[in-house]
Amino acid sequence: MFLDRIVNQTRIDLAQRKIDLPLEQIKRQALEQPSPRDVLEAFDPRDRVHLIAEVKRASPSKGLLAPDLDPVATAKIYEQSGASVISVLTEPHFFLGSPEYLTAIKNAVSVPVLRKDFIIDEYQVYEARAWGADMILLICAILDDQQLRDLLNVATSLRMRALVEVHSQDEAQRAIAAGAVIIGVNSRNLTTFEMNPYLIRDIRRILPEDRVIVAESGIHSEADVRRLARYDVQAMLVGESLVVSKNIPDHIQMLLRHANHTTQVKICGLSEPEHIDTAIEAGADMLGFIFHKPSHRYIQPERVLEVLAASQSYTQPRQGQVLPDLVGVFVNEDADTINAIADQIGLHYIQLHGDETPEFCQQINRPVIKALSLRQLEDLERLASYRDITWRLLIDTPTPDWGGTGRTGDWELARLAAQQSKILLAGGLTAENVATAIDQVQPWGLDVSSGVETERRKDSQKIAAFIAQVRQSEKGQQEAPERQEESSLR
Ligand SMILES: O=C(O)c1ccccc1NCC(=O)[C@H](O)[C@H](O)COP(=O)(O)O
Repeated sequence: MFLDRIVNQTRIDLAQRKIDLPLEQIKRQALEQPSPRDVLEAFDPRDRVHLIAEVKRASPSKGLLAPDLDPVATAKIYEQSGASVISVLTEPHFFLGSPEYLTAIKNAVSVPVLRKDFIIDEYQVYEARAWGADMILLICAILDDQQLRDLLNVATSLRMRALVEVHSQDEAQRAIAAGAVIIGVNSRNLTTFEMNPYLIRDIRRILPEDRVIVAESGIHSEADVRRLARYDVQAMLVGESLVVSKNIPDHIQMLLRHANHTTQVKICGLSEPEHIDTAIEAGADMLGFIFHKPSHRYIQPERVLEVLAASQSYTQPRQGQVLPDLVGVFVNEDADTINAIADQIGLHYIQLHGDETPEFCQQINRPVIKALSLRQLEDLERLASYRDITWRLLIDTPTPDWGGTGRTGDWELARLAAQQSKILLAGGLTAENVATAIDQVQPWGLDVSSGVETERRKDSQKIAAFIAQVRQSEKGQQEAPERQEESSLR
């Protein structure tokens, strides 16, 4: 097994290094170093996705990636292109890394530097500091609770930070209990090398809000990073797709732009496999199902499972295709029913579209999207009571029918709401008006139902046209950087 092999090799190498340079000497060297760079500052502001760019020549899962890579030149390009932290492999056998790379890179850049290795002994933490590292990697899978705590303590005593890496909810609980401040969720299983791009979604909701969350591995495309914006991570750790890129600055700009300046799209009121296929192919980020019985879009929970199973794009996604998240929409339903349906279908988010109070939202065991409508300026104050306890706010047109009416609301009030919170804009959106809506409101996301229907039935052409128009408008927005800065919440 790979992990056992690498840990065994690490022990052998370590025993030799301890003979060559005893612990007391490496400790002294560590303590002689100038103070480490501030890693937490590098992840500020928290509502942006920052980049940890990795220097690696090879990996056990992919073999030789970039044998001729110049570590220092590459790290400088990373920094100049917007990376907030540089990760440097120091493991020599499986990743072709080296301590010399770390020290040389530390001297060449001004951002913090992470020692990426298989750390199992305090000696390696002192070593990391002696070589210039500001941060170390601690992998839960190779450490027991006591080791994790001890190594975190050594790092803290040296004023270094640790990226504590987890691969499961269980490990995430262990990292939290050990007091990890920066938690990395690695999509790559270190035993089988299998990728689970959805791991971050499943683990994110049990991680406390005050931690810095890093998504690790398998981050290549626009769609990959648009998902990260949905899971509220503070950083992405990217190696392979950078070192193999023909144009690293362009690739970094693409990753940062799509992680921080895209508009999420929710297609709501779905009930047929063909429309789910179209929404997925067109790049929808969320699929909505209406569980409000009076609505003509009502769908029984069991039927949702059937239509998803009948959707080819959902059950057999193309290589590299990212599946949207599932949202259940409820109106004044009781919490037990909502939680039971969420578990039955595997919903990722719950949208509450009625008069639900902030206290009620807290009874839901999924992240909540609370729909609110704005009639006048004073209504903006109501948003504050929901903001901290819900995942997102959805601003919809005020109507007696709750939602899905095809009527547009007051976009000026929505614009003010978008300046305070990450909002989804809903109500009367169509392929024709959505560019103006994005431009005027600058919402975090969009929710559409009637505008992608013909005669009260979803229309594949309209779904595709809507999403294409959103992506087109985004390009215009991204090319006007001064607008991006105005809307830092997106
Ligand atoms: O769509 C419905 O029938 C519905 C019924 C009751 C509560 C909410 C409902 N829809 C919620 C949505 O998320 C809609 O997508 C949103 O209101 C926008 O609708 P539309 O104006 O039709 O685009």
